[in-house]
Amino acid sequence: MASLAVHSRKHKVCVVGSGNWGTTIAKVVAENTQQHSDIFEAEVQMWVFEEEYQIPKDSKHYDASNAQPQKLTELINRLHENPKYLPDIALPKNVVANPDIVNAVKDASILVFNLPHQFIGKACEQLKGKILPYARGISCIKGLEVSEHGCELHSESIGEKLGIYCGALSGANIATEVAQEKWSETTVAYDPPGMDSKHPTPQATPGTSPHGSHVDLSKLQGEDRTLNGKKRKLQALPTEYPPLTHRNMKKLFHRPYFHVNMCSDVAGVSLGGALKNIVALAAGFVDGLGWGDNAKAAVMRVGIMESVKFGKMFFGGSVRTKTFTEESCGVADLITSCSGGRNFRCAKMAVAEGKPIGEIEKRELNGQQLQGTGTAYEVNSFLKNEGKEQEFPLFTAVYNILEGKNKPEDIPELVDPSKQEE
Ligand SMILES: NC(=O)C1=CN([C@@H]2O[C@H](COP(=O)(O)OP(=O)(O)OC[C@H]3O[C@@H](n4cnc5c(N)ncnc54)[C@H](O)[C@@H]3O)[C@@H](O)[C@H]2O)C=CC1
Ligand SMILES: O=C(CO)COP(=O)(O)O
Repeated sequence: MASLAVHSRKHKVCVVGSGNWGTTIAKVVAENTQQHSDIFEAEVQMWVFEEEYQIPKDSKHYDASNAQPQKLTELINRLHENPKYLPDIALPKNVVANPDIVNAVKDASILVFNLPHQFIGKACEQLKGKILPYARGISCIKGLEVSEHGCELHSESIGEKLGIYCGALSGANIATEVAQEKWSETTVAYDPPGMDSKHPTPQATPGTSPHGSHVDLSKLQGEDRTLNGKKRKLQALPTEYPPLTHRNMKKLFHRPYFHVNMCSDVAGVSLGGALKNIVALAAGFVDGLGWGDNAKAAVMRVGIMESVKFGKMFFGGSVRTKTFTEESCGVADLITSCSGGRNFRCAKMAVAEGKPIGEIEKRELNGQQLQGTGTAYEVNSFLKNEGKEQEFPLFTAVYNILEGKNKPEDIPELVDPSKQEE
């Protein structure tokens, strides 16, 4: 029997981050909070790392009132556009840019983390103890956190730092294309305690599940969750809120132009997005040499194999090969990223022009941040520590090329298995 429960509270959503992808996801989410007003409050807060921005003279927004640099948050809220990181895309009026991170997350029961991975640690420090203790998170960040404790997914490290459950969204999603409402697919992994993957019920109204059977609430509240061998307590979502089932989570992200597939493999979804950024650099290197599509395909083939191997070796049983091969967050993201992604484009220009990739990044991206270079260094430091560099020859080659120890021309030799055996 279907649940007829009426919930006295709605989910309030905050997007933590406002770059190219952060602003795009705020647009997607804000369209959905308006559409699904039975589940979500319409207003979507978007935390903006405040900066001054000068509207360019050739912009349609340029006039006497903005001839001087202005606060980016004020521009976003007045123009309903993010002129620096997502120009020429109209944002729904229910997206509210907020420079105060603590104020932005106030009363938010859903936190969507979407900022370059190098800034998430500081954001979590600012948020610790300031969020609803039962809030749920979704990380859209493509990167990994490597420290003396090892290699962690951002979904895990955010969850640990803030004491909440955090899932992941990742897919073949060049932000500007999604913002322009060109069709794409994505994968959302969400698997909090109490979730039954066949009948996703991460939270329930007292006594009964949406499927009519009895639910033991004590099992859902304060349940231990093991992540990378660690256990912690999680608070159940109060029953005043609509349950965050896969169906309701999908309603937050799915649009006619942005098709969501829900799954439970948080590690696989997070790793696909993080590691493909290293592979996209390699694809850019060989393309920059003018080697053509076959070389790029070879790099992608090796890259997906190393990504799956990395997942299986370091994240064990929780990673499913299928996630890499069948979901948008796997091979599909690799393909799109190695065709038109920023890591690919900047790496290609760096090789073609013989310049450091950091210089190209500054020149080309107007403040947007490459994730592949940082991830290549982080993954290498982790692999070195584990004594496993040789088992990941492409990841290692990318690091060595960035360090100037190898040249892009060396890639075929470096990834040739017969050379490895010699
Ligand atoms: N842009 C894209 O096409 C896609 C990006 N992603 C992933 O989404 C995540 C976020 O990327 P984008 O939104 O594209 O960011 P971005 O590359 O546009 O970076 C700019 C953002 O960084 C912020 N920022 C700069 N300095 C900061 C600081 N010190 N502290 C905090 N924030 C600071 C800026 O305010 C701005 O919001 C990344 O992990 C990326 O890999 C995922 C899918 C697509
Ligand atoms: O993740 C992306 C597409 O899915 C975008 O990749 P880049 O950060 O290389 O642009």
